[in-house]
Amino acid sequence: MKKLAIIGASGNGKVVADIAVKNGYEEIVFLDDNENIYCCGEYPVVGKSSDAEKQDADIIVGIGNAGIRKRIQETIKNAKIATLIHPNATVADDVIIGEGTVVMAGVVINSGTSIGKGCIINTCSSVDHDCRVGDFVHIAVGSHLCGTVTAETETWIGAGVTVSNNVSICRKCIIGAGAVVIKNVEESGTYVGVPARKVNMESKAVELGGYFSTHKIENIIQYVWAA
Ligand SMILES: CC(=O)SCCNC(=O)CCNC(=O)[C@H](O)C(C)(C)COP(=O)(O)OP(=O)(O)OC[C@H]1O[C@@H](n2cnc3c(N)ncnc32)[C@H](O)[C@@H]1OP(=O)(O)O
Repeated sequence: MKKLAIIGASGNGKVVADIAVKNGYEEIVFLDDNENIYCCGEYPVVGKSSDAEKQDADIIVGIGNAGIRKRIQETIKNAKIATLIHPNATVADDVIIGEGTVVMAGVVINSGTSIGKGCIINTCSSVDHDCRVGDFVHIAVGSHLCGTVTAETETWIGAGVTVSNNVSICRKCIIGAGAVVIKNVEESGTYVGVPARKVNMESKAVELGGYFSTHKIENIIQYVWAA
């Protein structure tokens, strides 16, 4: 029986479970470090993230936060890590997709593109020709990367973002929902608006993929990305 253990009993994990079923997984369990969570949707939580290697199952990290996803995925042997592509995603034949990446429903990934490991290519986003998406990047719902875009490791492209063709975004950036990125982003940080500009969110609360809240965004980014 094809079994998958998903780390992270969350909304994102629930979506990952649905895609796993559509990829032929017959048994699904969750692992989560919060002892008060017993199930995710219809599936049981059977242990903690540290129990991953003990599972007689393929494993995928379904946690939205890039830093945590990276830290956990890197403790797991590559041979056990699943890669999931929703059957209603359109992916060109020559696209390279790294282990632990999830491609969700309605996504289009065009020819010549490479997607790193541990990425989330979220619902109805598109990554056009010759793009390079680094490891642990999240392309959120409804975002569009035009041709020959680079998004470096651990960057989070928010919902409904457009990145113009030939633009590069450096590592560990947050591009706020609805932004339009028209020139290279060469310094890590938070960028919002049309056109996207760097903003200082230091005194503001932020939710990174819905998992963290703090009044010091830079502190939590450093904590998560250093972890
Ligand atoms: C399936 C899924 O759900 S996938 C998840 C998809 N989720 C997303 O894409 C969410 C993306 N997150 C955002 O865009 C957030 O607003 C962030 C990360 C850019 C900033 O979050 P916070 O630090 O909490 O910012 P906060 O809400 O305090 O706003 C700070 C200021 O920036 C402005 N601001 C925040 N986000 C944006 C944005 N996307 N575009 C323009 N301005 C923005 C606010 O209006 C506010 O301005 P003010 O100080 O003049 O009042």
